[in-house]
Amino acid sequence: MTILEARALAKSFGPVTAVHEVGLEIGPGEIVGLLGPNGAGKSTTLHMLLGLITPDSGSIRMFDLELDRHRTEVLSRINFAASYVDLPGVLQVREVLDVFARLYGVRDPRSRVGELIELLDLGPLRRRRVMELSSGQRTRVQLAKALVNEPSLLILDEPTANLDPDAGDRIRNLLVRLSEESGRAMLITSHNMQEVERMCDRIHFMSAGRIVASGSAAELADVYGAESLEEVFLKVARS
Ligand SMILES: Nc1ncnc2c1ncn2[C@@H]1O[C@H](COP(=O)(O)OP(=O)(O)OP(=O)(O)O)[C@@H](O)[C@H]1O
Repeated sequence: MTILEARALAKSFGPVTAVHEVGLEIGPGEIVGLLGPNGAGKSTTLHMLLGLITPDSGSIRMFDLELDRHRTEVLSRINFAASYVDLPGVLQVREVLDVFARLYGVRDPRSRVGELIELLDLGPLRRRRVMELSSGQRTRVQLAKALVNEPSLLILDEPTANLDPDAGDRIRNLLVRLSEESGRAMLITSHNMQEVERMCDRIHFMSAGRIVASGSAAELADVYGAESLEEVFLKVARS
């Protein structure tokens, strides 16, 4: 079964073509990276896959179902984390996770919340209100929320952007472990090239709304005659 198959996605905002003819495929357990300079169209692509905005044209299938015809079923099997999505600030961490567990119809919300608190090292923060957390702490709550329904596809917009090097490393290891152990597929955007090299099986580079290069980190370095993904990025972005 293909987890995600998007074909010829396009989206414009007035005169701005944010995404043009973008196609993506993700299989079970794959971690795919979407890279590109600011304004390249990465978040717009993710938001179309999440059903938050409607593409002008193109098609999106997940789990062999068309998103626009099977929205509820598809969305119940995916989840999303991004630092720009607000969580209810007046609630405690454990309450936020409990609310989302119930929204997703998790069978035993209490034990799932306990698992997530342990998985994301949130024990000491569990009774703190979200509005009182640092941005890095909030990022870990976002990730816990994104795992609440044990999604088959996890969509992460810059998942470690606010984390210190130690917390970032722990989260990267956790995400790789989740994909290896449970076959969870992931689509991530990141401006951290080392992170992408470490985590992603395949990478798509976007520039001005289009995918301009695809492959593994090693394949892209080879094609562009570069020593690292960072060098590939600079070559692609400046070409
Ligand atoms: N709601 C919107 N209304 C108008 N223009 C938008 C809107 N959302 C995005 N855009 C434009 O679409 C283009 C792509 O933006 P997008 O947020 O997808 O880029 P991105 O690759 O995620 O960038 P970044 O790395 O800075 O997060 C940009 O030119 C942006 O200004």
